[in-house]
Amino acid sequence: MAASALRVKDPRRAGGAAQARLRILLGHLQGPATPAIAASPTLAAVVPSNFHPPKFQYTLDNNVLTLEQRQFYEDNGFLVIKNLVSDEDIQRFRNQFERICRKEVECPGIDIMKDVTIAKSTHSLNENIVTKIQNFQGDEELFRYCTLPQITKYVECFTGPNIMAMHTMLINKPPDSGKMTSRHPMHQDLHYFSFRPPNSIVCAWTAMEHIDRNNGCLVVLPGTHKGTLKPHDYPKWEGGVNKLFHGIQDYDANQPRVHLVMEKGDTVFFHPLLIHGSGSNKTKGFRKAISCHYASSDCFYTDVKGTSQENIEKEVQVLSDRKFEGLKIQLKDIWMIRARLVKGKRINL
Ligand SMILES: CCCCCCCCCC(=O)SCCNC(=O)CCNC(=O)[C@H](O)C(C)(C)COP(=O)(O)OP(=O)(O)OC[C@H]1O[C@@H](n2cnc3c(N)ncnc32)[C@H](O)[C@@H]1OP(=O)(O)O
Ligand SMILES: Nc1ncnc2c1ncn2[C@@H]1O[C@H](COP(=O)(O)OP(=O)(O)OP(=O)(O)O)[C@@H](O)[C@H]1O
Ligand SMILES: O=C(O)CCC(=O)C(=O)O
Ligand SMILES: [Fe+2]
Ligand SMILES: [Mg+2]
Repeated sequence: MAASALRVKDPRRAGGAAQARLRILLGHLQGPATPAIAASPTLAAVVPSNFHPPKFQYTLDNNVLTLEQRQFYEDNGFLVIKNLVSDEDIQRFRNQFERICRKEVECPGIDIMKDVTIAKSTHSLNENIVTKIQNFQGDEELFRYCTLPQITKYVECFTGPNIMAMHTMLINKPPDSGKMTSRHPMHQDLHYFSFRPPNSIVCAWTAMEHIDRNNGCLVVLPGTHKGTLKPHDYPKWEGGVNKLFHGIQDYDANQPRVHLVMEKGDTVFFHPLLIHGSGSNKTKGFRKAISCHYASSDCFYTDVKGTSQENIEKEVQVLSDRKFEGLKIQLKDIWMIRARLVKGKRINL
């Protein structure tokens, strides 16, 4: 099975007697090896001379990240690269977003969301009504973002050479109406995904303007990528919550948080288990960011039946029922339809 094949790649997680010995040998990753073990001829015999214990779990060997950057991602689950996308490119994405909102261009497969507080009003669509667009893989102008070489260069450090764009968004966080619905609750993106393993998935999120706590920056809980996927559901917010904006239920407000203040063009890469959210927009402007979730094409699809992700699958099924007229499709089918190759070979996804 693909899952177990992937697991044994990391000897620290593998079972069996030989693997247990390997695990002892790798013990120096957690602390210094005892001289007795290091000198053992028996143990030396089971370890091939070309075997190098993996120092890193969340990043791949490459010449792109500095050691410090690599260690930062390993420890924290995110990495900000300053000034990665040019003003010219950001202006092009902004222009195309406006054309899509005004329905001046067709964009097959796109989902357009209005804020929950105005969802039932009958404004004609424009860029001051739309809170985000999702799944723009079919739009060549916006999809350019996913293929920018300076972005994929970093993505490759997490996914390897075969890169799929799985999920695309342009978020247009509106000025808060006073009901605090412009917040995005604390969540892990993996909750929405029915493909694995998590370490081969990464999000690139680029600020399209200066973003700080006033207009609702990203808030991350450093190191939470080392944990597991937590159950998610709608937060009990008085002013309402946007469709599909699930949050972690047992969120501890006392955990250390980092507010990511970013300039236009700065890009954060983050792990799909990293707990993050974004604050309300207290300004009069629409706060814009563009993002893509990438995965290695040798990831595999999973069935979410019997897991904490059943609730998101059910909701997505209701939405897709409306769209695809009663066709009962699974979460993994949705992702398969959306996935688009960026670089290398399409393998499993
Ligand atoms: C979300 C966090 C992202 C994290 C990373 C991974 C995310 C992956 C999540 C997914 O991709 S799930 C997969 C499927 N869905 C999407 O990708 C897009 C989600 N958004 C949508 O599908 C639409 O924007 C939505 C269904 C919410 C609205 O669709 P329409 O443009 O057809 O809206 P319409 O105006 O016809 O309204 C339909 C109903 O939705 C309601 N509605 C619209 N916007 C809403 C909103 N923002 N919040 C709550 N309800 C909303 C609206 O009131 C109305 O309710 P009723 O049926 O009771 O009349
Ligand atoms: N008590 C809480 N319980 C659950 N989630 C919270 C709580 N407080 C904040 N959050 C979440 O933390 C993230 C950022 O919130 P934050 O408080 O930083 O933003 P804000 O309230 O808009 O701004 P500020 O705190 O600067 O007024 C959001 O995802 C928000 O939903
Ligand atoms: O507010 C944002 O820009 C990020 C929202 C987010 O984390 C998401 O949509 O998954
Ligand atoms: Fe997210
Ligand atoms: Mg707050």
